[in-house]
Amino acid sequence: MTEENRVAVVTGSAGGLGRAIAQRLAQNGFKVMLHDINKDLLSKTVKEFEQEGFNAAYFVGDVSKKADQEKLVKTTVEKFGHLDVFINNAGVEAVGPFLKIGEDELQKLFNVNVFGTVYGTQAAAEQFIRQDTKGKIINACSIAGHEAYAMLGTYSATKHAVRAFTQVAAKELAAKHVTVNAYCPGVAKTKMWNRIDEEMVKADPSLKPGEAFDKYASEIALGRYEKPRDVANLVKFLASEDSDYITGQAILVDGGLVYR
Ligand SMILES: NC(=O)c1ccc[n+]([C@@H]2O[C@H](COP(=O)([O-])OP(=O)(O)OC[C@H]3O[C@@H](n4cnc5c(N)ncnc54)[C@H](O)[C@@H]3O)[C@@H](O)[C@H]2O)c1
Ligand SMILES: CC(=O)[C@H](C)O
Repeated sequence: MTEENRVAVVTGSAGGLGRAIAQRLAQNGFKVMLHDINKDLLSKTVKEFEQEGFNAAYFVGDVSKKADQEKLVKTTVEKFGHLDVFINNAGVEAVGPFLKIGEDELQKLFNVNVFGTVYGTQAAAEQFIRQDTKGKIINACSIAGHEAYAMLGTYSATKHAVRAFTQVAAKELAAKHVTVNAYCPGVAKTKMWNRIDEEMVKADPSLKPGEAFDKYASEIALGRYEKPRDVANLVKFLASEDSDYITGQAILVDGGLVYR
């Protein structure tokens, strides 16, 4: 254990990559604030963390609401005394052709993926400034934040926006000793990809269930699809003091798919 007394928030950590990230940090000694909009899944995860002996608390919230993000940080500090790392992991996807992109899709994805990341970054940065301590903000980007993908237009645009806000926040918060970075996973087997595959198969009847995922994953140089632990390992590094001289970066962890 090397991170005793350090406190991290992971949004959208009831399942998927966020759960794996929170687990990896807790295994390393972090006190972890679990968070999600899905109350039922979150309470199940909290029980599992308690059974593993982790020092974890939880907060039910919606990242697209600025007030929820502020309350998340306040509750974390009330519970654990301070904040060291804030991970904007929560995100949603939509699948469909560019010509069919509608207002609801644009609103929903930008509200969660982009505005949620901005509100979380602001709430965390303001807390680090109040504490007068260094701090780390780590955002969920994607290969789709480096290259836009057909049928994932709105989603790709939101991840490009996350990369832009990561750079801007890094530039403006460096003087306060706050680093801001992003992790860019590739094709990881989570509920998100189950939904993407389902939608892609609906859009292309020549595909059988699972074949859209397999098609994306078949391009991976290392020859296997991503596991949540692969992402958690990078985020553990970005949450550690070993990454103190890195800021404004959107680091690809995709097994060899996009080369930037
Ligand atoms: N799975 C992949 O291959 C992949 C690849 C690149 C990037 N990502 C990104 O990683 C992050 C996690 O992805 P995942 O695969 O674990 O997805 P997931 O859908 O399995 O998990 C996302 C979690 O976020 C929660 N959430 C959704 N909207 C929320 C909101 N408004 N407020 C609070 N919580 C909310 C969900 O309830 C869910 O538990 C996302 O930002 C995603 O875009 C995933
Ligand atoms: C879901 C995601 O970000 C990539 C496209 O797999």
